[in-house]
Amino acid sequence: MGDDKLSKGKGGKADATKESVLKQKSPAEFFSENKNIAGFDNPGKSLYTTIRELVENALDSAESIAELPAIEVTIEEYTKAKADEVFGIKTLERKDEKLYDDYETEKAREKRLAKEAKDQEKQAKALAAGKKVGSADAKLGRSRENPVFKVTCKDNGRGMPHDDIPNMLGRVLSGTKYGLKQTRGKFGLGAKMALIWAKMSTGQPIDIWSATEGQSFVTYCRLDIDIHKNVPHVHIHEKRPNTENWRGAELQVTITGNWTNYRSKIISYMRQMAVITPYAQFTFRYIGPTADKNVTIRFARRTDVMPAAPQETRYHPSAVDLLLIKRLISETTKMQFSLFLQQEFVGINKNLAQRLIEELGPEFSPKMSVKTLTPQHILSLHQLFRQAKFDDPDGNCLSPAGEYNLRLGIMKELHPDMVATYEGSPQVFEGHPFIVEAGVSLGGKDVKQGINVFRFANRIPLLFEPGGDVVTRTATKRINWHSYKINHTQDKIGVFVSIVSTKIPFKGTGKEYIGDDIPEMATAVKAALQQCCVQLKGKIVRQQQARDRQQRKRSLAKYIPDVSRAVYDVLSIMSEGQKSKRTRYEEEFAEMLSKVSKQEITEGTIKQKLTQHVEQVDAEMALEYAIQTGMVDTARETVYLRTSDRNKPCVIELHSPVCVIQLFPGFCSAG
Ligand SMILES: Nc1ncnc2c1ncn2[C@@H]1O[C@H](COP(=O)(O)OP(=O)(O)OP(=O)(O)O)[C@@H](O)[C@H]1O
Repeated sequence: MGDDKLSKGKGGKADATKESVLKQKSPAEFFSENKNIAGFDNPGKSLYTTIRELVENALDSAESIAELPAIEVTIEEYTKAKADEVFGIKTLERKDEKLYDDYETEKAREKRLAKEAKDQEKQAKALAAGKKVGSADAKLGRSRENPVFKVTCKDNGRGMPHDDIPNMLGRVLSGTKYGLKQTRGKFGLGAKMALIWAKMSTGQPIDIWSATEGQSFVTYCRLDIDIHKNVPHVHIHEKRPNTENWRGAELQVTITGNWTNYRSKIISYMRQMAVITPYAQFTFRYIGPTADKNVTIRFARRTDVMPAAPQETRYHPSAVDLLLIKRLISETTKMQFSLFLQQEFVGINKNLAQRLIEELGPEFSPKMSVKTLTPQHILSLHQLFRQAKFDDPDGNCLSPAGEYNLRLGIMKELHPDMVATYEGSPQVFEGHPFIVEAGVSLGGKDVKQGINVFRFANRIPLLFEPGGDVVTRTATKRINWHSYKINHTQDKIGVFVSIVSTKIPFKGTGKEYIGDDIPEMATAVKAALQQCCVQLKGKIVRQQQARDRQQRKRSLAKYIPDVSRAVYDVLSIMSEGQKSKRTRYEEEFAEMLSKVSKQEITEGTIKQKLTQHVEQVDAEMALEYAIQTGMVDTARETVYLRTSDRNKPCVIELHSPVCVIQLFPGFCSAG
């Protein structure tokens, strides 16, 4: 009744002229209105996420062609005048000061200046007392206008085909990474979000240069996006001569941002990326409005050993839903039901396909066409997939960083006193394989006291939302550090966990953290960290024992001069007594005393003998301890074994931080 009343016009009749309130939104429109879910929460975070998305695309691209990545990131901060020049607008000359946000009355100005003078005085005092002080500049920037940045990312990857560029970078939810494969990118969104943010904040299009292998031209494309239609709006799309035979991609966006507040996050991101990808070379440049603010950091490549490229895999039967089965049926090239099952799903062979089809009942047969499956048939198949037991997928399609790379990355970026690493075996959640690798370090540079967590997912550093993340929670709540002789409040502990999978269960599209609600993942993370801690405990115990020995040796050695002097004095007195024949000694002792009187035995001789004895006792005790504990090789250095090529498992490389030894088939045939 009430609805009825509402839908009627003044005269009680339905208002036929009133338009429908129903509206549709394009994906581009949706994400522009909800950009926070893609990590574009505010200008500072948007600057960070833009860099992240471009760097991750660059890495994916180089790794997809097994090329050692070389990536250059440049952030140029424009002055207001430069930004206005680039945008082609006249810098406003203020006529009505009171109109502006930063206008202050004379009284407010005086108050501010007085406060600033007081703050400066305080800072000067603190500096004189040797205390660290923060910069006061940040507080003074009171304008709401954010600075403008030109962000450029250049890579040596595969490049993009000329004709695909507009759709790849100008249409939200389009990409080449939708298959079932471990990649950094997944949604077909990141680069477009950077473009949408550019469009929203500065109105500038994106510039792209790209060339694929052996291409005689470089594509130059300048485009933006029609938000309402979610289609690319191309300004320029042309071929230019590729005189340098270049291959790769360079993307450039102009956005507003906040370098001051996000500088440390951006640099941490680059640094952590260098930890997990030590086979990549990164050059990071920030060009400030004045030269004294410029920053250049080079993260050098430390190894040529790159993890094998991840392989595209098929769906696990227990991980598919009805929609996906329908999609696979419409896209398959195998028409026969039995062949369809074997081709589209992992772990179903001819025999298992036969058994499944029999189980489904007489309406199904191995040779029936999949295109004739009714919705009810598909529902039955889905139910059987849910109930039947299938072998877990193996992790062969995955590409973890590798224990060697992880260790190398930690050592090169943190220089810890001690490090232990571990690579877990493949595990499964919801039909998706995943591998957890972990490292735990003690000491090192730029590591604060307590637990410092470094998280990676599909080799992406995760810097935000640590609170709910499975790694942070495991490290801080589920590891009993004391039982491994580690003091989790005093020691500088680095906890590194890298998870790779065909499906990373990120919370949200911003790829910020992995939830703590997947028991399989939480268990695997804990087990990997415990393995590292066990290794560290062994090292800590050995180090402690070495320290104790050293201490014991030092305490004994400390008394040698006094003891030598005292013994020598006694012997001298006794030798005097022997001369006067007042006392008789046994022959051996008498001989020693006569050597003392002839100065053949001096205080120095005793000192030397005592020192030798302390050394010998120490060595004997060390050996005895080593035999007891079975650790004769205390100076042991871990050596890593890895096959250099998945397809040539007989070629083996032995990696240690100082050398790489390759064993070719002739060597390993005996094994
Ligand atoms: N530097 C690059 N080199 C080669 N191809 C690229 C590069 N950057 C982007 N692409 C192509 O453009 C597509 C879209 O990129 P975009 O960042 O929008 O999404 P994505 O990387 O696929 O997924 P996600 O949103 O999860 O990052 C990619 O799938 C890739 O094919």
